[in-house]
Amino acid sequence: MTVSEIRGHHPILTPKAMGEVDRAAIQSGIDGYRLMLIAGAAISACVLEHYPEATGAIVLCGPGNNGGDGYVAARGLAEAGMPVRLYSSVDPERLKGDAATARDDWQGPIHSLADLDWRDSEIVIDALFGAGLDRPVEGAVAEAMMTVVSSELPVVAADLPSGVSGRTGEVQGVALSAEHTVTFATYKPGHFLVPGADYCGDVHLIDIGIPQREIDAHDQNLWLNTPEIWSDRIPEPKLSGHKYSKGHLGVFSGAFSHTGAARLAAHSALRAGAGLVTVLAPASAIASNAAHLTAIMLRNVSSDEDLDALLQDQRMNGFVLGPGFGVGEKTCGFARTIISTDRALVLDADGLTSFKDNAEDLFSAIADGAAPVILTPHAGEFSRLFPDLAADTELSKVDRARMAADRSGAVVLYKGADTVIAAPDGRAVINVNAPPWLATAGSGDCLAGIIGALLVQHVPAFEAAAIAAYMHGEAGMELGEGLTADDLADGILSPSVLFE
Ligand SMILES: NC(=O)C1=CN([C@@H]2O[C@H](COP(=O)(O)OP(=O)(O)OC[C@H]3O[C@@H](n4cnc5c(N)ncnc54)[C@H](OP(=O)(O)O)[C@@H]3O)[C@@H](O)[C@H]2O)[C@H](O)CC1
Ligand SMILES: [K+]
Repeated sequence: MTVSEIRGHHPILTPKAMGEVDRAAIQSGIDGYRLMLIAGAAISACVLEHYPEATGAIVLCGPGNNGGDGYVAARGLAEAGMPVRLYSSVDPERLKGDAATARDDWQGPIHSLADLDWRDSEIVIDALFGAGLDRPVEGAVAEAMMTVVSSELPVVAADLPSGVSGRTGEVQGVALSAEHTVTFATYKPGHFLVPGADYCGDVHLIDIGIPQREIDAHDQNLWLNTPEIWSDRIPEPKLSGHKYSKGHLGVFSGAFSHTGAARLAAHSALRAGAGLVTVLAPASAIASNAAHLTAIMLRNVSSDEDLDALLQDQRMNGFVLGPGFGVGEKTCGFARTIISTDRALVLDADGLTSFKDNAEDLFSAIADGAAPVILTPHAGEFSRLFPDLAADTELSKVDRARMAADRSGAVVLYKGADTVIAAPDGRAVINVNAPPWLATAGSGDCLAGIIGALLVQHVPAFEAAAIAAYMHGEAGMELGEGLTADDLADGILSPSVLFE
């Protein structure tokens, strides 16, 4: 199963938290070696299922329990009749606990990794490092891993591809690139955060018998962005509903030659179920917008006074500000005014960059108001608003998004192939259904519009961002490679249709 097909409620635990869960499970009476036997059996089963024709395997075992999984997997493959050659990166006598037991139960020879010979093998089982990786891989082990990389043999990884940090998804020195990764009990951030996600191939989550209560007790408020997280917040169409009950979104347009982004957002918002959408354009952009809009309304908002007048109409209950709007003090002023009136605001693109030198102003406006605010930065915009968080190499993308949400008081949707959405209260999700071809000009404008549409339908900010990211990804998958943002805006399905 590819990650985009994952359903269900999935907590994501850091390797450290997973270790605590393991220890708690074992303390509660569960046999640790039994967990390892199930883990190892799942790895050998994965190999046999996906490479049934393979005539020989090499198994690379490291110094810890990840290596222990490798010994068990080697035994499973040998018992299934596959010739196996096993290599250890350390003196096998150094193994302890369950890993030592697994080593003792392996009947075949143990070769030194320094003698690695991959000829006449067709598959590599990577059990060098998993959750315990805590520093860059160097020296002889790194060299052996480079040999495996250059062999181009398919790799099945135990828990994580060796060299990929389970906490951050960063490569520590060098990493193996797996076609399949078999992981246990819960997913780890490194399975979904780039670049780690690209090294994992298909990720298979295996229940090895750790009680759910232990996983729940260590829940870190981080989940995979699946419909199960927010399905009860999807706006339901009501028979008695009218267009205003589905909200009225205002989308600010840039000047004469910068109007397309706002229309993409507006169009997406209407598709995503907003009752009414109005493009709010400066005088210079009225004609160019009017030439392209039909179901979407248009209003001249050029000045602060125009905005004040507009805000008298309480029915316009949410705004998208930023796409194509231009960077500058006018943008900051509009954002502050909207936030002070407690209307929902999606601050995107130029709306974010405008606060580059006065991010604290934005954060204090948000703190002073009650407006639901969603910031939607890509990496460049993120580093303009939160330069210290962006520069801190110890932090994962999840950490950064969470700290940004805490600091700003806004829900932060930190874009990328691994979009992370974080709320000021600490909740976070990683979105995984976005295909690579969704990274196309105007795609972010569409996403901003979808979020706006959900906000004006009174979906709470965190769920609005999470649902929107998911809808955006689904539309991208549905439309396929080569889509343009125009196709995307046309292809958005309202959530009640998408999730019926
Ligand atoms: N999730 C579960 O329920 C189960 C998981 N299992 C498997 O166990 C591993 C985690 O095992 P652990 O022993 O904690 O860690 P590793 O095997 O990943 O690492 C072992 C040691 O390797 C050393 N290390 C770390 N980084 C490097 C490096 N860059 N170069 C060389 N050595 C490194 C470090 O030891 P030191 O003493 O040298 O610091 C690590 O402690 C998990 O991933 C699963 O595969 C269980 O089998 C079943 C239950
Ligand atoms: K591994």
